[in-house]
Amino acid sequence: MNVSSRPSPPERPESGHKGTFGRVLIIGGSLGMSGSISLAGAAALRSGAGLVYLGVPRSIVGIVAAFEPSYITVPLPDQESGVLSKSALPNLMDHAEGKDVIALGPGLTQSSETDEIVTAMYQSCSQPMVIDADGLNALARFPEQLSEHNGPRVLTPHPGEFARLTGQSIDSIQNDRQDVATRFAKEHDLTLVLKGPATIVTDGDQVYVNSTGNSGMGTGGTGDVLTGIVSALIGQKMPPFSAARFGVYLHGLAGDLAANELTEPALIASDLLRFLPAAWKQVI
Ligand SMILES: NC(=O)C1=CN([C@@H]2O[C@H](COP(=O)(O)OP(=O)(O)OC[C@H]3O[C@@H](n4cnc5c(N)ncnc54)[C@H](O)[C@@H]3O)[C@@H](O)[C@H]2O)[C@@H](O)CC1
Ligand SMILES: Nc1ncnc2c1ncn2[C@@H]1O[C@H](COP(=O)(O)OP(=O)(O)O)[C@@H](O)[C@H]1O
Ligand SMILES: [Mg+2]
Repeated sequence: MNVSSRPSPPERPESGHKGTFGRVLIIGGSLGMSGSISLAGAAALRSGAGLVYLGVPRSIVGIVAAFEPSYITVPLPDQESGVLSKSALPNLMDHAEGKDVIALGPGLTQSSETDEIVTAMYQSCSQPMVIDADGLNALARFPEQLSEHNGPRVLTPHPGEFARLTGQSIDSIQNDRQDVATRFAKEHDLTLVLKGPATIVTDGDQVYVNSTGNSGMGTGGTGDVLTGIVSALIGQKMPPFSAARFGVYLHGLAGDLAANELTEPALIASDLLRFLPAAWKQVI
């Protein structure tokens, strides 16, 4: 079923507080990729989250914390390379308790140890999870486990990541985006956000094709911003499909407002954070 109406924002009760607007845990980052998780965290804060916790390798916690004082940072054991160590897993499972949503993947990097973390959390966490970037790359190595999850899952691949997940070529995906996306979501019982111009959001039954966004957004870090937005919306109790749909709309709208002011070539990912408030103003 194609859904074409303009997506709606989450409710924001007057009596709400930081404990009710969602505890969001985002896990990722590595030495050299502290920006991705910092962008995701700031986007979650600018999308209404009550509390944003960033689980990052200990070696980058200072850099990430300095990006935005409103984060709660969770330093985790890392490998010598500055990539999360598998010994972080018990700690992560403890931190996941009591969170309303968990996002996993921006800047995580690919290693056998992060694969273990991703697959274990994907399979066992009962909370909704948003999986992006290297979280997707880890899942792509164990495609037979994609349906083995214990809670709602939103996957946000760009066509390159979706090619790894499905084993198909980027061209064959791009030629048949809507059908491939819908079949994948249905088969694995999850919400899929297939990014790019005219991002597709589907839960296997409903399909939404996004109308906002522009090629100025083809710049590193804009997808990390989307991860933060969608996570914050799920934390505010939106069902996964509605959160993903409204999130991609809002993200593209922030991109359009930014490009209008700054031009498409000059747009960078952190501009989306600055234009999110103006995008919110248009939808609430
Ligand atoms: N500041 C930072 O710390 C940043 C870190 N990043 C991290 O860098 C890691 C690698 O992610 P990347 O996405 O760069 O690398 P990938 O190798 O996953 O993806 C890049 C490739 O995917 C394909 N692709 C992407 N979008 C496409 C589209 N719309 N149409 C057709 N093909 C498309 C292209 O072949 C492209 O070269 C991730 O952990 C990510 O989170 C990036 O998010 C960029 C910013
Ligand atoms: N030409 C375009 N038109 C509209 N949106 C785009 C375009 N190019 C990229 N985007 C959007 O920018 C984001 C890029 O995400 P991603 O590739 O994961 O970036 P990164 O990993 O660098 O953060 C996606 O939301 C995608 O839909
Ligand atoms: Mg990305």
